[in-house]
Amino acid sequence: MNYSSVAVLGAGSWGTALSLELNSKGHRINLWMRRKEQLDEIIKTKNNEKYLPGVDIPTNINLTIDIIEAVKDTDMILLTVPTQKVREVIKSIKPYIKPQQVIVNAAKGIEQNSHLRISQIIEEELPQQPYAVISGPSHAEEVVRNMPTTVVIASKEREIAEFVQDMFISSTFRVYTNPDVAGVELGGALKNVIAFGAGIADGLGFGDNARAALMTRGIREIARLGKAMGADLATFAGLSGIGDLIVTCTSMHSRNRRAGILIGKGKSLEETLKEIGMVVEGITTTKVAYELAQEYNIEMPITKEIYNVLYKDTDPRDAVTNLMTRSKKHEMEEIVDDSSINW
Ligand SMILES: NC(=O)C1=CN([C@@H]2O[C@H](COP(=O)(O)OP(=O)(O)OC[C@H]3O[C@@H](n4cnc5c(N)ncnc54)[C@H](OP(=O)(O)O)[C@@H]3O)[C@@H](O)[C@H]2O)C=CC1
Ligand SMILES: O=C(CO)COP(=O)(O)O
Repeated sequence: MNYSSVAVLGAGSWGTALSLELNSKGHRINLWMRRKEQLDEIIKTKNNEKYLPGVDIPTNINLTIDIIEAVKDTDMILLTVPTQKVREVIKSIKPYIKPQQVIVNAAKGIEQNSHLRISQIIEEELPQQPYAVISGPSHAEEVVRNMPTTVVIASKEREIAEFVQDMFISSTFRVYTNPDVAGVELGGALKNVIAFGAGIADGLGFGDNARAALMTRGIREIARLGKAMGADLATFAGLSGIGDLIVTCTSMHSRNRRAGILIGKGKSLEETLKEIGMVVEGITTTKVAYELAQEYNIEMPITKEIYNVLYKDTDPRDAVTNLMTRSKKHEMEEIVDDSSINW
């Protein structure tokens, strides 16, 4: 195995967990954070108390607040800042990036105003730069405790995907590859909307039936939009699709689900965000997904109701009633609408 050097940009829970994962494989890690107080605290306590408490940060991970120093001469740049901050971070390092440095995105979202996926932001800012995305069911809290985890790396170029696969793969962190960048990025972003909804249902006191319904009908609307946006349908049955949807809708580690639970219990969005204290991507992605559904003329009833709760003050109970009392449907509308099928 060749050891490489990696700049991890963002020392939240995911950036910290992936730094530890790569460090355990012998790669040299520069972990960048923007705040000096956070740097001082980690140096002093050997812990990232705010984002990943109770986990020792190995002293051979190089911690820095100098982003240019962090990315200089590295083989791979791993983006672990929230989606809406990716462009600003990329702009700040753009003049210092060399053509061979591989950008790997680990954030799960879509840019708010442009509606661009992260690969498309990178393409705009750094055309021709080798790019991959890492996604799949993987909570930081379990990854750092070496609990078995599977993820997928998507890249247009097979050798880039395989390079990144080799960088990460270990006996507890199994990595697959996939050429469908759009499908992997969209699955990772859109599952957060449904997980937020599953949280709302839990917060309202509903049970496993409601959660299973949201997951099953949710993956269907994700796939419908994904297909219209050029993704491969099969990807939504994979780790970055149904796999990540399952983990996020069922885990108490999920920030999106936990935020939904608080909303379902009647807390305001402001109180909810304060209580979670970490990025809740699904809140922005709900708005983007709602707008994309209109743009592509795709029916996304669950997304629409979550949008109404978040942005139009709809009472979550009314949103549930709206979903349950829609006009009756076939389960597989696309199949039944096919006139070649006699049913
Ligand atoms: N946590 C997880 O288990 C997983 C998360 N992800 C994805 O990874 C991404 C990051 O999530 P996560 O680590 O959980 O988030 P956290 O809330 O734990 O951390 C966010 C990090 O981003 C930093 N940050 C925020 N704004 C800026 C900015 N303008 N410039 C630079 N840095 C900034 C924060 O720094 P500061 O403290 O200074 O604000 C913090 O270090 C999300 O897209 C999430 O969906 C994907 C898989 C698993
Ligand atoms: O994407 C994730 C797990 O795969 C993390 O989800 P949350 O942001 O909801 O915690």
